[in-house]
Amino acid sequence: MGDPSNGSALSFFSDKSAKIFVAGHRGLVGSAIVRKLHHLGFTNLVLRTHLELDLTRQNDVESFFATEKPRFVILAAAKVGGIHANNTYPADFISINLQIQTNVIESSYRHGVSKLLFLGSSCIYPKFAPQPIPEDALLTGPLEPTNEWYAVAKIAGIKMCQAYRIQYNWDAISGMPTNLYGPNDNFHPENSHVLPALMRRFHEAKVKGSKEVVVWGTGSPLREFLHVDDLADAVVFMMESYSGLGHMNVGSGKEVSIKELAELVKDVVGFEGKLVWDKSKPDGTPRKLMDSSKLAALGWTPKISLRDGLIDTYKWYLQNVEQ
Ligand SMILES: NC(=O)C1=CN([C@@H]2O[C@H](COP(=O)(O)OP(=O)(O)OC[C@H]3O[C@@H](n4cnc5c(N)ncnc54)[C@H](OP(=O)(O)O)[C@@H]3O)[C@@H](O)[C@H]2O)C=CC1
Ligand SMILES: C[C@H]1O[C@H](OP(=O)(O)OP(=O)(O)OC[C@H]2O[C@@H](n3cnc4c(=O)[nH]c(N)nc43)[C@H](O)[C@@H]2O)[C@@H](O)[C@@H](O)C1=O
Repeated sequence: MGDPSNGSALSFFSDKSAKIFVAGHRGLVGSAIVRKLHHLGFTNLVLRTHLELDLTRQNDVESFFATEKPRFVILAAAKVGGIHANNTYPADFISINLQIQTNVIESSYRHGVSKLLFLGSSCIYPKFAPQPIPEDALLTGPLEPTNEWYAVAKIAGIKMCQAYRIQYNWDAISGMPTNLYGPNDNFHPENSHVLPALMRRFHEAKVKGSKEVVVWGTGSPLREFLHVDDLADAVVFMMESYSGLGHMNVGSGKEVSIKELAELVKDVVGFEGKLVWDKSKPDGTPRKLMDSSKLAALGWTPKISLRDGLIDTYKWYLQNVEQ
């Protein structure tokens, strides 16, 4: 059983050879966390691809933890996608996420992990939450229908971490990132999030010499974007400096409309045609700017501007994705 007393007292940074399991290390978030940990000098990361260890399989997860016995766990494995994927595959989003997080949290506790960080998402909040959204807006109103299945799973993850802290005094914390982007994002034309979807579409249109690019919805929704390297910085900051019951918002504090975002991506990519809005596609939540003042009060702030982050991501796209 996990020793409930050794979690919050232990410094994450004090032993760079401590064994850390980063679940989902090939994804957008997991790969940024691995880069950050390597940069900080951590030497003992345990990593498994989806094929090597399917986290929805309870027995396999149990055996993995029994054998590896990591000291820290960062849970960045999940079924993830943009508005279309969430809306089209609700069963996958609720069931895969509930299974992954339940298996990893339970096995981490049972096999003596000192501290676990669970990652949720800003979609856990009610569709019409007050803006900027404070952590205590959770469960105060109905969710946005396009991603309620994913949101319910993520809310269950927060509650599971809280329940284990209350019942066992075990150090499980939760971070709620805003919309993320950066290297290793998913650039799928339909199933990805808006930023990589538009980067790819503008790039392909530029290469083909197309006159216009279709963008979904009305362009009026507001979103807050954070570069994934800033998120990775926040994750290691929380591993070291936060051990509390409440989940923690992680945002940039800056919002843009989808129209402004589209113009910015268009500019960075260098597409010179026009935008056509497909209003048959859903807008989703009208606005979701998070209040990240709790994390700021502990001493963490983001560093990468949206324009710089887009330039960096487009360079990565050209080197790694473009055929
Ligand atoms: N992207 C975003 O804008 C945001 C993401 N988040 C959260 O951050 C976390 C990571 O998201 P992100 O990096 O974007 O997602 P990605 O889709 O980029 O990566 C997900 C990772 O999870 C792994 N994975 C998925 N299913 C399984 C499984 N059954 N068993 C083992 N591994 C699995 C994948 O492994 P493999 O590569 O081997 O297939 C992949 O490495 C999630 O919890 C998400 O909710 C929160 C807010 C915004
Ligand atoms: C992080 C968060 O991400 C998801 O929520 P979302 O913020 O609505 O995500 P999105 O990036 O897919 O869309 C943002 C906005 O952008 C518009 N939009 C325009 N054109 C494209 C486009 O081409 N693709 C996409 N995906 N959206 C487009 C789109 O219509 C919407 O108005 C959650 O399901 C859930 O995964 C979650 O937690």
